[in-house]
Amino acid sequence: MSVLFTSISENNPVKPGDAEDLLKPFGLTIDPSEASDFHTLLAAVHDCAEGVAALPDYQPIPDQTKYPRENVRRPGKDEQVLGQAWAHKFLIRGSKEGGVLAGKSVSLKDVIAVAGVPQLMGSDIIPSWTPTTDATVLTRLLEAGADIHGTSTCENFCHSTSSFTSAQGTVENPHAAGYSAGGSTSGGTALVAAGLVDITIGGDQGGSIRVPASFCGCVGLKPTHGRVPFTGISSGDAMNDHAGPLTRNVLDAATCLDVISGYDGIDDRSLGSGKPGSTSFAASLSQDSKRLEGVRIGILKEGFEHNAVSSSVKHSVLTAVKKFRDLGATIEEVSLPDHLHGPAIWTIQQRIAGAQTLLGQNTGRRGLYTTEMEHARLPWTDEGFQRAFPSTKNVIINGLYLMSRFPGLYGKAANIGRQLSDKYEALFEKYDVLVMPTTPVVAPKNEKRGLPLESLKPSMGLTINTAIFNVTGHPAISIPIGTAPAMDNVEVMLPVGMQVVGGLWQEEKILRVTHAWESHFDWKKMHFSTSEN
Ligand SMILES: NC(=O)c1ccccc1
Repeated sequence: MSVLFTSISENNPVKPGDAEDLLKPFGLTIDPSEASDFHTLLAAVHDCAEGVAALPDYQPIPDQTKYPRENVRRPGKDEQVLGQAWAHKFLIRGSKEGGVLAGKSVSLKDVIAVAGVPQLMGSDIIPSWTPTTDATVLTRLLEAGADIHGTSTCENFCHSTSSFTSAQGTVENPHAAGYSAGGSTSGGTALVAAGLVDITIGGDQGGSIRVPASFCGCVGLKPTHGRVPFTGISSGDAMNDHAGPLTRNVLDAATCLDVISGYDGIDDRSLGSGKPGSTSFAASLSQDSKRLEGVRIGILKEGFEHNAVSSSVKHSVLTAVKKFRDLGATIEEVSLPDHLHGPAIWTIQQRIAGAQTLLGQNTGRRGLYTTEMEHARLPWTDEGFQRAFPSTKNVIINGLYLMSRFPGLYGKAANIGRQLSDKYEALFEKYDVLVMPTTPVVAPKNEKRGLPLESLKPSMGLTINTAIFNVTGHPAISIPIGTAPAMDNVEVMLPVGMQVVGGLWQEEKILRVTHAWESHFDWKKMHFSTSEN
C-alpha cells in the first residue's frame, strides 16, 4: 500500500457519499458494508494528490542569456502581413558559431513553446499563459544557427484546415487575397510562400502541414511519427501528433529535418529516431544525380478516385507524376481499396483521443507535459465552450458520444489503423514511394465564422489523402507541381500540391524523388486550365 490511509489530514475535504457520487453517472454503486473503507481510501488519495500538486514542476529551463528573446510583441497593424500571419514577433538569434541553418529566418507555429513568449494556439478562450520552457525543435534550430523571427498564426486549437478560424484573425493566401492559406499551420506557411521567412516549423495531426503547403505552393513535410520529438509542442493527441518543416524547396526541408530529428531523452515517441545529428538527408540530396533510374513510383488509384478530387487537380497531379518517367523512374498504377477507409479511421481516432486531450484526460506517454497550459485552460467553463470554434466543440461532443456509445471502438480503430499501416508497408516493398493529390481541390475562398455547419463546410473533405498517414505514421511530403483555376473563378490561378508518401523511416526516398522533380520542372510555369473543371 503506497498511500498511508491511517493518517488522513485534518482539513481533508472528502465526505462520506463522495465515492458513491463519482460512480453514479456510470450506474455503479458501493455496497454499504464497504462505504466507510472507500471513503477512507478516497480521502487518502486526496492527500496524495495535494502532496504531488505541492511539489515543484520539472521542465527543461532554457538558457535565455545565450539565446535572449528580443522585443517580444503582438504585431501592430503596420507590422502584420497576409491578414494576421504573425502571432507574436520577436527575435532570437541563432548560435554565433553558425551551423547548417545560419542565415535562415524561421517562424514557429504558435503551438511551439518559446519561453517568455505567450502562446495563443489560435484561441482566445485560454487565459494568457507563457511557457517557461523551449520546445526541443527550437533549441535545435538555434544551435544550428537559425534566427527565429516569431510565432505564426495557428488555426483555432489546430482544429481546422481553413485559414479563417483563428481568434487572432484570418490568414490570406499569398497567391490571391481572399483565398485560404490552408491550416492549421496557416500563418507560417503564408510567410514562407511570400518569402518573408525561409522556414516554418508546423504541426500536423490530420494534414495541418501538408494542406497549407498544397494551398500556398510550399514544400511541407510530415516526417515519420516520432522522427521529430514533440517535446514542448501543444498536443492534439499522442498518436497523431507530428512536427515538421515548411519551406520553399526540398533541400531546405531536408536540412531542417536533419537538425530537428532524433531522440531528445524526453519524448518516448521519438525513441526510435536515433541520436540527434545521425541523419544526413541534406547531404545525400546534394550528392544525388537528380535522376531516378531504378526508382519505382506507385500512383495510388484511390487517392485520385475520391469524388471530392476535382478534375483539374487530378489532371495536374497525373501530368506531374508522368514527368517522373522523364527522369528515369518507372511509374505504375496501384490500388489499395482500404485507403478509402482512412478518413473514417482517422475521424474515430481523432475525435476520441482529441476529446481526451481537450478535457485534460490524456495519459500514457512518458514525455514533457505543458503543465502551464493545462492549468490555464482547465477546467472548461461554459463561457469558454461557447466561444470555442465549432470544430473544437465538435471534437468534444463527438468524442464523448463515441466513448459512451461505442465502448472499445478506439481500440478497434487503432487496430484497423495498424492493419492499414501494414498494407501500405506491403506496397512499399514493391514501390519506393506512393503519389496522390495532397488536397482534392485548390484553395477555396476564405469564409467567416457562422453557424457550425457553415463554419466547417470550407474544410470538409480536404484531408481525405492526408489524415490516414497521421494514424499510420508514414512520412509524407507535399510539393507544388503546378497551378489550376480557383473553384469560383477561372481567372485566379492557385497552386496544386502533390503528396509523396514513403515507408516508415524512409524520408530519404520521398526527399530524393521530390528534389529530383523540383530540380527539373518549374511548377510556377505549369498551368492546368481544363475545360471540364
Ligand atoms: N491539426 C490537424 O492536422 C487537423 C487537420 C484537420 C482537422 C483537425 C485537425
